[in-house]
Amino acid sequence: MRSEVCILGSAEVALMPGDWLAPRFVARGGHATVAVPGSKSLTNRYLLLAALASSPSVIHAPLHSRDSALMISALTSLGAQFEEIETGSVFGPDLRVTPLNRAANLGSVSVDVGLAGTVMRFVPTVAALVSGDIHFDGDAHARVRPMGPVIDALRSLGILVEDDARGALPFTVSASGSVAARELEIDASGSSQFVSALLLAASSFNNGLDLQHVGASIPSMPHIEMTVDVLRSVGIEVDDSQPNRWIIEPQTFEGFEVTVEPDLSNAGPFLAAAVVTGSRVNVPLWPAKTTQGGDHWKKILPLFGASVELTAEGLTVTGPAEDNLSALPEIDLDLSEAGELAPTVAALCALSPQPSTLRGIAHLRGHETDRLAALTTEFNKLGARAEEIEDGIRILGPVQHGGRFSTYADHRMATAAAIIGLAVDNVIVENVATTAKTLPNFTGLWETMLENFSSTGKAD
Ligand SMILES: O=C(O)C1=C[C@@H](OP(=O)(O)O)[C@@H](O)[C@H](O)C1
Ligand SMILES: C=C(OP(=O)(O)O)C(=O)O
Repeated sequence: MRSEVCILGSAEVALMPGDWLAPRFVARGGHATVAVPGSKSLTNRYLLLAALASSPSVIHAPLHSRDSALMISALTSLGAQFEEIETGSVFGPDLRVTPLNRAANLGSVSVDVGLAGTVMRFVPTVAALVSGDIHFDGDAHARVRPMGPVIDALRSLGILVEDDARGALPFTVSASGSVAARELEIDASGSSQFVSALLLAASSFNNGLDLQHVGASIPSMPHIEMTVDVLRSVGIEVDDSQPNRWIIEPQTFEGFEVTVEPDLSNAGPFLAAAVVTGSRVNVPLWPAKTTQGGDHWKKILPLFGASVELTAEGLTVTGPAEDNLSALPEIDLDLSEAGELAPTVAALCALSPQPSTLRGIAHLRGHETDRLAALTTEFNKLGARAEEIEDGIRILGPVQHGGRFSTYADHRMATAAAIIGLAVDNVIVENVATTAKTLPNFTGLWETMLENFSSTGKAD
């Protein structure tokens, strides 16, 4: 039952517009099936490649969210066409994509990247392949996300980029439809997306691309493997036989037909709910083999006492029968391969009385918000003892009470707060609508899952 006023300790706190009172769990040992919509990362890669193919494509079960809408709108501005094919799916229509015409002169075009890393990093390299002045800008939070390696790479490839020398949005790419240079060095230690951006467009460069990463290690490597895998799946040959080097010869590829896997990162909060509430959550259509970083849940959740089973029915996670978060061993986890999962893992850690350290995720400071600062601040507001470390976060003592959890325009901050709110009274999630970045109807899916726990489980 939702009310306009919420009691926090002895104080009454009004719910502000956009606030959501995270529901507490009321039953243990129940079960729920939670179908999650398509992967953001796969959807936006397929949309982009479909726009560059030599013939139309069909994308089944794409994600429909703010990030994918921004990708569609950006590629539409560059001349691609998207047509919806109704299928009756609750997650929205399939898409038929007619590729863009690189010969057209687009004149002056504005692209809104919102806060989508995949749009702000991937679309500028496509802009290098058309003729026109393409102006990129986004949300206030987007203007502080690192873009320098993409801007520098475009310049090294001979493309004119006008910016204000901050290595960030806004900037304008002025291109004439051809990219002649082939050899390129970039430092992708700040984001794997810098490499993916170049690889996705490289087959359309006049002389292809010989890309070498120089610098500290690249985070989120599975996302680069995803890019290579997706390129190969549409028929583009990629030589990745040497570490940190990728070679793509110039080549055309035909349109394709593909079905997008569910978003395994977005499955995370629901699986975490199984852990917190001692329930069973099944996510259907979990792929047997995937490049999604979210597949790491199979290894991560057992550290929190859950059992995990992958069958033809999907992935099933069963949380510990009793509240054994208090019996957990100390967690010390390197999340460099799947930093995207860190806010969800951190929320579980923030409920455990044992100390936890999440490391290998310094680059989270350049995500939707500075996630290390945001998580630390918000956990501590709820009475936890959390601190930033150089490459991560350490949580020394758990959350003690409810409060208003700020989300910093970050979908994963909102879902992290929902996990905490399962076990702690009166957690108010500010601007829960920010989840629409990758998971519209998050609150509906969450509440339905909890209703299913209640009707199948035992009152706690
Ligand atoms: O290529 C992609 O689709 C992504 C790559 C990763 O970025 P970083 O390498 O910046 O972590 C990931 O965190 C992001 O959510 C999606
Ligand atoms: C880092 C993320 O997103 P983006 O694609 O905007 O980088 C994320 O979804 O956790």
